[in-house]
Amino acid sequence: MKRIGIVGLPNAGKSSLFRALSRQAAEVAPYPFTTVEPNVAVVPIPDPRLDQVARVLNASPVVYETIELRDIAGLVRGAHRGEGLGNRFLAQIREVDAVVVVVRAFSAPDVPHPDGRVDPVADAELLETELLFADLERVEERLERARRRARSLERAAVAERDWLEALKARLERGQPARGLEPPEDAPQAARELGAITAKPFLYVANVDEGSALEPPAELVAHVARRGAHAIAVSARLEAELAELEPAEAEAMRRDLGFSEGVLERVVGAAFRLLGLVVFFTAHEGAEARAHAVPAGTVARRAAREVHSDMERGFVAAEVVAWNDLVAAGSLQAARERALLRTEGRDYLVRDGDVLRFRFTPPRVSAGRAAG
Ligand SMILES: Nc1ncnc2c1ncn2[C@@H]1O[C@H](COP(=O)(O)OP(=O)(O)OP(=O)(O)O)[C@@H](O)[C@H]1O
Ligand SMILES: [Mg+2]
Repeated sequence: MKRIGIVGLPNAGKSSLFRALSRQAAEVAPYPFTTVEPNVAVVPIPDPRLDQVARVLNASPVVYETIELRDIAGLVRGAHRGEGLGNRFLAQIREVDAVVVVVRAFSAPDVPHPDGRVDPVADAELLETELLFADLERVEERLERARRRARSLERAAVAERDWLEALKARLERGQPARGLEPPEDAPQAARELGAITAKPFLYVANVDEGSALEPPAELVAHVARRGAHAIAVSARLEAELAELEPAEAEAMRRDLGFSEGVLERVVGAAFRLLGLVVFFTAHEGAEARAHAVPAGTVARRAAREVHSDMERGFVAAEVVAWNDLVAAGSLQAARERALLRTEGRDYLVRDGDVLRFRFTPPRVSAGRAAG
């Protein structure tokens, strides 16, 4: 399960977004530092494709993929020096797989802004600066050790030192760690460093109710320069919708002209940033389940998501695209139309594939068989 951390300046609307995504209560208030301990929720990601696959195959229950969401305390200028809730908050960000940066683009005069203005790009820059500084401090700490170790001229130590030097220069130029490949001779160096700015960032512009669901153009330009992505959400409205009965929320959403739920939009964007694809498994009378795996996962490795025995004893995978299966109306019909294929261990799993694994079950040892 992937972890997604929601960060931003105080009052940017982080807890509102968290509520909207998790349908879970989180204190929302128009004063800064409402959130101190992170709110954490494990959220199922509804996937209409899986619903349809389950219907065609008579599979139930339907088990969606989940993510862990963390609503982290507001960050202020100087956080990397421990201002505000700086250190604690930075440690929480280090643990997530992807960072959702909420920037204020709503006006609401009753909600104070820490700097008394609404300027999404300035907020994004302030936040990035803090995160860059936090990474820079860690790089400098590790660099001292790495320089000492590199005196041995041992290959991995030298590679790590050189990589840290390059990273330091990069961060000092104001560029995120993202984009600098880990050193070949010290592949663990990046993981050990755990740079925050190496993680994928999704920027969410929190816009006024009723305004177009588009991030401000200057923010789009800003994030493009950082290899990140931006979307727009009206977090207070979405938090309110999350409290309605699903059918009522759906009707409201239609009236508002929203095509997709906020969860699908945010998680969809985050999954694309994380380079994940989703495949499905489903059997008649048994569960239908979604599995998120890194793009580039081969069939044999995907089998492990269901059971390690299926990976070990992998024989083949039967594959059909979810929409082909739904259009055909049954597995049999899909097979007759040659939409169902048999693929080998190295088949690259695609987003939306329905997979069935054929495998040789492990032999039960004589002792256990007797018992
Ligand atoms: N799009 C919006 N339009 C108007 N008001 C909003 C919008 N989004 C959030 N708010 C309001 O802004 C205030 C702050 O929101 P919220 O508590 O979610 O922020 P936060 O980032 O979690 O703050 P903190 O850092 O203090 O935890 C709340 O009063 C909320 O209702
Ligand atoms: Mg909050």
